[in-house]
Amino acid sequence: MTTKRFSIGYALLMKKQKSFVQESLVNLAKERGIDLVKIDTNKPLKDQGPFDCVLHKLYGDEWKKQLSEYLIRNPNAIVIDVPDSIQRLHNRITMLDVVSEIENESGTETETASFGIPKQVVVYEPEKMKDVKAWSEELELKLKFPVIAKPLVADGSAKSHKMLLIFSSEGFENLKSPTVVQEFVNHGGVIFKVYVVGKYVKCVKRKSLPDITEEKLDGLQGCLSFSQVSNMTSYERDNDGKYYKMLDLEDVEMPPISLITNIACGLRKAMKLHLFNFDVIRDTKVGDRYLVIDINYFPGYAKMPGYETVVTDFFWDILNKKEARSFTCEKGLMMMLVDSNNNDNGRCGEDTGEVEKV
Ligand SMILES: Nc1ncnc2c1ncn2[C@@H]1O[C@H](COP(=O)(O)OP(=O)(O)OP(=O)(O)O)[C@@H](O)[C@H]1O
Ligand SMILES: O=P(O)(O)O[C@H]1[C@H](OP(=O)(O)O)[C@@H](OP(=O)(O)O)[C@@H](O)[C@@H](O)[C@@H]1OP(=O)(O)O
Ligand SMILES: [Mg+2]
Ligand SMILES: [Mg+2]
Repeated sequence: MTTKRFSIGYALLMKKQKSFVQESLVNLAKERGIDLVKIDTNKPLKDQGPFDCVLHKLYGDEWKKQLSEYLIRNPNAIVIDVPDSIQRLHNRITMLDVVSEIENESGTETETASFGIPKQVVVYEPEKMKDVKAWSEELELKLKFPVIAKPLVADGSAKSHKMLLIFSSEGFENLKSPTVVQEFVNHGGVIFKVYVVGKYVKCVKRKSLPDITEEKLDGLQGCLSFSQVSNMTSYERDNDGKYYKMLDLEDVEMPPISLITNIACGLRKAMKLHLFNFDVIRDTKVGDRYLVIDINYFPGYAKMPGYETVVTDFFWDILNKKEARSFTCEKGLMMMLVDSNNNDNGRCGEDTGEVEKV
């Protein structure tokens, strides 16, 4: 008797393809009866395959049209995930609105910890930018310095990751519109990155921007630009890396598992997405209050130790219809917490195998 083989077509930018579609993943999937096949984006999708499933991180109307056409011709195929669901993550306001939506649902918060998002305002109108003084005064009424200015659009371009840390109103002069201006929350220099792969949730620690005390702020003026700090770039260089060398992630306490699991499950259901991660910080002033600051579609999973197994299990569940495509929140969201300072040698600290009731 021959067992059925499945085929997953993937459409990814070269950078993503290199990091995600590693030989180890291709081989493991093959052993489980799943063939990973590259989609040629220079040819129409409808002429390729047939695929049982399409995995992608490409945007634009043309691609969206190709996916819908493919689904019409292949009604049993599965697209992970649908462009309309991914879309809300391309705007830093709609992205975090979903957190507020699930925050209001009963049962998402735990007895000891709460979650939310930082205070933020969006500046849409470029003409307002001309009168820096007027609107910076308006912003100052709503937010306290320091603040972070983030491009409203989060479409994966290098530009969309360029941030400004603003210490005083002079710093607003460097803003480009449209921008989200968000309060900087002191969080002990550590962010928690929570990777979601279907029902699977994994939380890791990463280094972040250092706290800015009131005294430090007094001596700071204007702004500082930075980009993708958790992957450590210019900020580390500008600061001689000393701060980060001193910070030992091992000593940092993880957030409560149940809170992280509840947020992950709530987001998964509300956004109707299978593949994403979100960044969480712990407000040092409050202690047990956690703030979601960023949600990313199809992030760098290869940085998770053992990602091949997690991803292959997910594919298998999807193809064998074990994964709830309807997003009814099942029991049994598996949680694995990892303590990892370094992505190269990050090990699973603790596979709790815990079955959380969600
Ligand atoms: N409100 C905030 N308070 C304190 N630090 C923040 C805040 N927002 C962002 N940061 C810091 O800035 C970094 C970049 O912000 P953010 O995650 O929103 O950008 P991004 O470019 O979308 O990141 P990614 O590479 O994860 O997609 C965060 O990892 C964190 O270190
Ligand atoms: O490339 P990396 O492995 O760093 O993955 C990053 C990923 O880039 P890629 O999709 O080009 O791979 C980013 O996607 P875009 O917002 O730019 O679309 C975003 O999801 C980051 O959060 C990921 O970093 P992580 O959150 O996992 O640390
Ligand atoms: Mg981020
Ligand atoms: Mg992001």
